[in-house]
Amino acid sequence: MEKKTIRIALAGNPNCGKTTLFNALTGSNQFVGNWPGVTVEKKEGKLKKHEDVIITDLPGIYSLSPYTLEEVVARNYLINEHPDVILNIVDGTNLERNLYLTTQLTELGIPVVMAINMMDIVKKNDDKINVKELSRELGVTIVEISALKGNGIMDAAEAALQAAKVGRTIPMHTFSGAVEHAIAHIEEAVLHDMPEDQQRWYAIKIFERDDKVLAKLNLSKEVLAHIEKDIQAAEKELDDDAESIITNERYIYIASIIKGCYKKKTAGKLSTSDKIDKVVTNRWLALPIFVVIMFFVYYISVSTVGTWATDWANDGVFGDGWHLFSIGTNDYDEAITKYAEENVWTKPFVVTVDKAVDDEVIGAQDIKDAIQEEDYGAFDEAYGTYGDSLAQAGYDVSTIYDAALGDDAQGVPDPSEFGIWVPGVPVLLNNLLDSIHCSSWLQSLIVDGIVGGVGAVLGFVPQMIVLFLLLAFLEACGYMSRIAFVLDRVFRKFGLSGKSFIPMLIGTGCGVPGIMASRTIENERDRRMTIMTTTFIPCGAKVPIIALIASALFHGAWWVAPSAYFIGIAAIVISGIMLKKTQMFAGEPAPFVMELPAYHMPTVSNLFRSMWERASSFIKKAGTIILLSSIIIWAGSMFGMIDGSFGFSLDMELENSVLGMLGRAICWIFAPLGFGNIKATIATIMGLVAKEEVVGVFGVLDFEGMTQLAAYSFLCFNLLCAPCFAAMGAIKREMNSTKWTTFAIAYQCVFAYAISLVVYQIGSVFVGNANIIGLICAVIVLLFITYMLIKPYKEPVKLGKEVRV
Ligand SMILES: Nc1nc2c(ncn2[C@@H]2O[C@H](COP(=O)(O)OP(=O)(O)OP(=O)(O)O)[C@@H](O)[C@H]2O)c(=O)[nH]1
Ligand SMILES: [Mg+2]
Repeated sequence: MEKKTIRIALAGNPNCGKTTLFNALTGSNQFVGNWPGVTVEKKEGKLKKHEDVIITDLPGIYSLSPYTLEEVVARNYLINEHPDVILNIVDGTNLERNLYLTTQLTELGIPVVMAINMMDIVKKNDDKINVKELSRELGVTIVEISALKGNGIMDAAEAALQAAKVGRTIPMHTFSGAVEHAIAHIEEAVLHDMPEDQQRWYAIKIFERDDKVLAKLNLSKEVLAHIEKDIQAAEKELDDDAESIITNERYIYIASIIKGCYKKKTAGKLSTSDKIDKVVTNRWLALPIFVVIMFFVYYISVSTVGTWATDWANDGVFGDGWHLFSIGTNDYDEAITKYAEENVWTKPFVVTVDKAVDDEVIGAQDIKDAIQEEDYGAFDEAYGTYGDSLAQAGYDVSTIYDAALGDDAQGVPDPSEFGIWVPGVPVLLNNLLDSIHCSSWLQSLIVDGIVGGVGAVLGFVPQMIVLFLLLAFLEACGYMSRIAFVLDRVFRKFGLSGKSFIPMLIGTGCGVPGIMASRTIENERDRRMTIMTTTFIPCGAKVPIIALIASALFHGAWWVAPSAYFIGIAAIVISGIMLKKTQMFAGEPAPFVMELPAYHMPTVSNLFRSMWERASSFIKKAGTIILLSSIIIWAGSMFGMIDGSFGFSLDMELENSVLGMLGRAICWIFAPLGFGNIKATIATIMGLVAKEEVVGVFGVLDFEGMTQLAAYSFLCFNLLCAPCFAAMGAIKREMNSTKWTTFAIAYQCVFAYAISLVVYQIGSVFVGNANIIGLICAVIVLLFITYMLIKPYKEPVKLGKEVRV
């Protein structure tokens, strides 16, 4: 006979450590964050070393009366799927509030075992819990654990297994006489067919007039009227409404048992968390502190540490190669600078550059600066970006450059002759393919198409790892939940609640889980608005676009990366205010209730797990969808028209290729935004498949010299327009309506177009080449947005309501 599987459900308040315990017991990698509402879907896993034990991680709930979607998920699982045992995780530092749910769980007719978590903190605070007494009072087995440290977790699982086999939990709490009387009547009148141990919970819910339970039982009018008489009798006797009676009696009961078994040492004193909160959630300081912190997060990951690592990945691993431990780098730098001084930076060359600087040719100053500082690296980069445009403007810089550094140049110092040189992947592959006499088209497909495209995307992994680690730290220590609270004050002003911040925060990794996280928002309008605006925040895949533009066109200017983040926030704010004034979204946002968890130092393994969860999906995509589309792009740029007939050529001009023709056919759309060229058009379209593709396209099709303004407009458009297919799919799922999905995506595209238009056309005025028609359009758009921002609300919106638990 097959062994029966045992199902253990993990239930408890939000943020009490269910997922941490789940991960520890099953070896899974589910997301853990220090704020309530991290888990929004139930997750299953097998208990380690027990093939026949399935553990289900549920979203956190405060009670069995659900208000939000994810609370419904948890309750429905417990009631409809009837697990064999409930392992009730209780936050030991917050016993009183957590026991409220416990009293309800014990009424379900399912064996309950309680695990008091966070014992490490309880012990540190020197608080005392009398487990024996509590266990006797509640009638459940209790195990003390620390899910984070891994203490006692196996004991908890074993206790649950034991209870599943033999245990029965009998609710110890009785309500006052009048209520019990009504409950008994209800059980008799409508529930006698039900298994006896489930009757009590249903009876209490009917007494509370829970509409979901009433709908499910589908009672006849007469029966309902009969029950209603009993309920009203109790209400009259106790002078309160049924639901409040139940809630109050539960709290009184909990208070009475807790008095005897819980001694809090720190009661009344300000904890360290409270002290920190006095500063970081301070009315005036909170937002500036947040801005500074976010600025550093993006600055460190995109501009400093991250750039260094990404340069290494792009130029080293996926480029020519690199010096192991930088051995030989200095010698090479000296040699190449000396070589450049003697052969490149000669008088005629410098004079030409100076002339271009005087004539204010874009990029000339960068080249001049690099020469003056004798910085070959900066020179190489600046020349690579602007060399062509200088030449096109009639400044002959290329003759000398090509003679000294071109393909046929002799005597150029070779980095591989210094120190310990590790050749890059493309170099190694080329050598390998040459040695086996691979045909040239296949070699081009492998090296330029696949390695070029996938490598361009993978090259940004180091940067992303730094970013995700920093964000994981802010999340895990508890700071991010403060931000939700702080931003609630701001978000409320334009019709979103602080709860919308959590989806946006998760969206910094990937928009798909971000959009899904909007389920914690109970109000339908707020939820739709959040879904529509969440993807404005740069997700992980957009970081490479930002980094590429920042480094290739702005020479790693410090402000580009943080500005992308703030553009995202501004887009959310502006959209919120504008949409709120339409009929569709009018009305006040739901009050924000969120608990602020205590700060704590995250474990290194948790940080890495959270970082890895986000980074790995990025890498996986590189291996699948990016690989496929790199091949398509490569083919699209190699097939095309040669001398009037269709064919394949490794020297195909982009203009004549299939891709080029496609880009040309639609690039007019983007002309008013300043990037109506073929490459940028193709990149933008491919970005709808996956945002990584934008960089992938430039990886395969090298960067075309764009002006800084056009590049910034390109960046804005790609940050704000419709997300990738995967995220659009998530929008469709969460909106659950084609009409709303279409509206959301159309809104995003139109908004992106409008902002880029304003950036480019108004920016052009400052650069001194304004286009009159474009400018007029941009001004109209700007006026419209301003009008929408200052126009009064349709109905008075009460602002500034704050709720804090
Ligand atoms: N000090 C300490 N922290 C813990 C312990 N268990 C969990 N945590 C932390 O508590 C926070 C919440 O943990 P989660 O496992 O995400 O909580 P959850 O119950 O799944 O939360 P929701 O999914 O929102 O319902 C995280 O920051 C954990 O690192 C513990 O035993 N001790
Ligand atoms: Mg969880």
